[in-house]
Amino acid sequence: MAEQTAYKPGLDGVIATETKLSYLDVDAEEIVLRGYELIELAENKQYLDLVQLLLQGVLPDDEQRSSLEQELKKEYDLPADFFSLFSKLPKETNPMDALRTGISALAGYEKNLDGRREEEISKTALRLLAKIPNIVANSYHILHDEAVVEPKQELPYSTNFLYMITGKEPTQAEADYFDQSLMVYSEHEMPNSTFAARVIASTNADIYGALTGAVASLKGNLHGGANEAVMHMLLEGETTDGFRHLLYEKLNNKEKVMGFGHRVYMKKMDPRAALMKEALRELAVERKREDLFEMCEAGEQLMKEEKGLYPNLDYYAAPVYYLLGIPIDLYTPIFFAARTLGLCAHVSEQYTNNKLFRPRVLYTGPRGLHP
Ligand SMILES: CC(=O)SCCNC(=O)CCNC(=O)[C@H](O)C(C)(C)COP(=O)(O)OP(=O)(O)OC[C@H]1O[C@@H](n2cnc3c(N)ncnc32)[C@H](O)[C@@H]1OP(=O)(O)O
Ligand SMILES: O=C([O-])CC(=O)C(=O)O
Repeated sequence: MAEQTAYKPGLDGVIATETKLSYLDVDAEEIVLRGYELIELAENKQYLDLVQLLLQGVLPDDEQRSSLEQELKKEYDLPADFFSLFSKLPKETNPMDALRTGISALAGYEKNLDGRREEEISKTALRLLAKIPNIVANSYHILHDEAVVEPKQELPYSTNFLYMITGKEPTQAEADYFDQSLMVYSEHEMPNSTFAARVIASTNADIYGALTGAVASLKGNLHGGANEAVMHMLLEGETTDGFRHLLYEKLNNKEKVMGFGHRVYMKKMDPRAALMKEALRELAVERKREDLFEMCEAGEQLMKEEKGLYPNLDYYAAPVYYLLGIPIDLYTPIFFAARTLGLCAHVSEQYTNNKLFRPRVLYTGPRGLHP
């Protein structure tokens, strides 16, 4: 009889791979990124610092960060006529589906699609990190019959991303909140989308295919899609009382409440959610939307008392994006744009130390039938 290992539904707790990139240390309440703690990085660094950290293994100095930014800026533009792809899609196309299509189509323009070495993947990763924000923002504009917002070379990377989304140059404070959100979304060990990307890369398939699969994974509301669902729920609740009523209704109907719970943290608050909660507290005061902050806090309290469940990052990132004036349909694509970094680093690591993913099953069907 073949050797049997314990079956864990959803691979809960199963170690899928070795990695030097990141680790969720639940007991120490730390998200470790190449030896640094993500929340400390997000409080003190910029998204571009994390780009160099994850792709090259070290934090950049000012000069290195600025040369990395120049590299990215050279790659902002999409191939000629690329946007016509989005104008051919039905207007109802979900922005995550448009993004999935866009990344898949970009593969045809990649000069080094067969490159698998770390230096080669790093270069491709920069091209993806430069172009994906442009695809996210402008596929949305095209699907909404709005004018394309071309990237502005003179703006910093994250500021330009937010500018392309809203069409307005953000204030420094707005750009900082957005940059911080990109950092906390950038990498998170082995979520479903990262696993999907690594599984695809493990066949020696190219990085565009791996990322296309990861977009499909991230769209689901048990994963990245939850941030949009949270915002719809908050808007449906309207007031603190209305929101509490809505949550009780969902719990009574045995529905899952989006933005709560996590496979790894589950009985603890996601440290990234705590950071976004502070961002929301400040932004709510600035925008005179303390009511929104109170609503979120009331929801957090109710879920803790009723279910012993805590917010994950999506719960507090959603209202932050709302107050930054970002269309709700773009919350998950923005999550993906930020996560492009972690995904590229994981795909590169997979190529460097590859073993094809091919698990076994616990067969529960019949035997011995004959046609
Ligand atoms: C950035 C991110 O991607 S974070 C994840 C974002 N996703 C969400 O916010 C969606 C809502 N949350 C969930 O569905 C879950 O917490 C998950 C999928 C994230 C993780 O859950 P899993 O580890 O698969 O556990 P599972 O879904 O089986 O939940 C375990 C128990 O907690 C309950 N539970 C977990 N999350 C929730 C929730 N958000 N609302 C209500 N009940 C919940 C389940 O109903 C289940 O109860 P039961 O044992 O009585 O059936
Ligand atoms: O880790 C997970 O399973 C989901 C998550 O929080 C993320 O991808 O950021």
